[in-house]
Parts: sequence; C-alpha cells; structure tokens
Amino acid sequence: MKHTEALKRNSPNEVKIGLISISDRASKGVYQDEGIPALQAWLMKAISNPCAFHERLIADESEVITETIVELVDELGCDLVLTTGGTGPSRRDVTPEATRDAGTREMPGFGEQMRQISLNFVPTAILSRQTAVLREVDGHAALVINLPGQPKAIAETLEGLKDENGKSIVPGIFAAVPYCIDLIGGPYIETDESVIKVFRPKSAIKK
Ligand SMILES: Nc1ncnc2c1ncn2[C@@H]1O[C@H](COP(=O)(O)OP(=O)(O)OP(=O)(O)O)[C@@H](O)[C@H]1O
Ligand SMILES: Nc1nc2c(c(=O)[nH]1)N[C@H]1C(S)=C(S)[C@@H](COP(=O)(O)O)O[C@H]1N2
Repeated sequence: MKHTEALKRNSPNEVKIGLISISDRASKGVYQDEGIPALQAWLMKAISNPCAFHERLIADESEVITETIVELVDELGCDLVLTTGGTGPSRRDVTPEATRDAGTREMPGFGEQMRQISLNFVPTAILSRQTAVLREVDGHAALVINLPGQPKAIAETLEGLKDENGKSIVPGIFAAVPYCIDLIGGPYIETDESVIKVFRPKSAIKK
C-alpha cells in the first residue's frame, strides 16, 4: 500500500468502489458514456452500506487499464473495482488481459457465471472473455470484475435473471461479491434483498 491514508474510511462499513468504463468512442466523446451511470445506479439501488465511488472513463488501451486498476486499489484503497467494456473478440478489446496484469490471483467463476446468465439474454454471450481477479497488496486487497460493455448487460449480469414475480431463476454474480469481500478483509456488505439476495455460509452471517 503506497499511502496508508487511502485505507481510511468515513465510516467502518463504508465500501470503496472503483468504476472503470472502457470505451474508445465514449472516452473520445463520440457518444455519451452510459457505463458509469449504469454501474453506479445499480450499486446504489443494491448496496445498503455507505459507498464511496471513484470513476474513470478510459480508452481500450491495455497499459492504461492496468494502471487505472492499480491506482484505484493501491492509491485509493478500493475494495471492489468494476470495469465495463472491452471483453469481446475485437482487436481493441483487451480488458481481460489488462485485468489479469493487475491481478495477483484469478477468480474465473465470475466470468463463467456471467456467461451463463447472459446466454439467457443473447446468444453472443459466449463472445465475452470477461474475468475477475484479486489484487492483493500490503495490508489491502480488492476484487476486480469485468462486465460487458452494453449498458443493459450491467444490471443483467449483476442481478441475474428473475421471473415475473421477481423470483431468482439464475443468480446474479453480485450474490457472491459480499462474501468474497469478507474473505479478503473488506467491509461487511449488506444489500436490498429485493434487488439481490446475498449468499454467505451461516457461520459468516453477522446478526
Ligand atoms: N461506455 C459506453 N456507453 C454507452 N454505450 C456503450 C459503452 N460501451 C459500449 N457501449 C455500447 O455497447 C456496444 C458493445 O460494447 P464494446 O465494449 O464491444 O464497444 P466497442 O464496439 O468495442 O466500441 P467502443 O470501445 O468505442 O465503445 C458498443 O458498440 C456500444 O453500442
Ligand atoms: N448480459 C449481456 N451480456 C452480453 C451482451 C449483452 O447484450 N448482454 N453482449 C455480448 C456481446 S454482443 C459481446 S461482443 C460480448 C463482449 O462485449 P464487450 O466487448 O462490450 O465487453 O459481451 C456479450 N455479453
């Protein structure tokens, strides 16, 4: 950890979240970025804890992506970093590789589950190479997850698939995020269960 100041929280249960929108065109102003607003709107609806957001809109440049993840985790102390965009097969889609470069260990289950969820929405879900990693530094660790670039894919993958009564059919990946953050030493995240029901083993649930 470069700056111990960065580990400070405004309250003990504050969650520090980095949001990175990776898009050549949105970063040049060709179109308005919808990635960061979609990420932030969903997280504010889902998470009950106080949250501090750090936002970055960048081009599909491998080194910039890696450096941005490192900055958000090491210098700003983020517990969770979500990226959107650049996971497909186009030449300029380099987000998964750049994420692995910033990671100390890969968490392949997140990518596997996102592709499962997304196949219920579009057959091209198999084109997404999205992954997740842990970045572990002295005294701090973060979970970094790649989401697809389509703004509507953000809520789809985080929240999963529900029936018309709101009952979960395919669990969204966010169900597993709070327990992962517990295990890497971050704050205890609680959610609005009507948006996403968190799963923790009984022994890990705080009463
Ligand atoms: N940040 C964004 N804001 C709004 N729409 C986006 C954004 N990123 C992607 N999209 C939409 O989702 C589609 C698929 O996203 P993808 O990450 O593959 O972008 P792309 O086609 O590589 O182009 P670019 O990097 O210039 O956004 C885009 O073509 C665009 O319609
Ligand atoms: N839930 C969901 N997942 C999705 C999509 C989508 O519309 N919804 N689009 C797919 C498509 S068309 C592609 S090419 C890949 C990669 O997208 P990206 O390059 O925007 O990350 O994500 C896939 N995953």
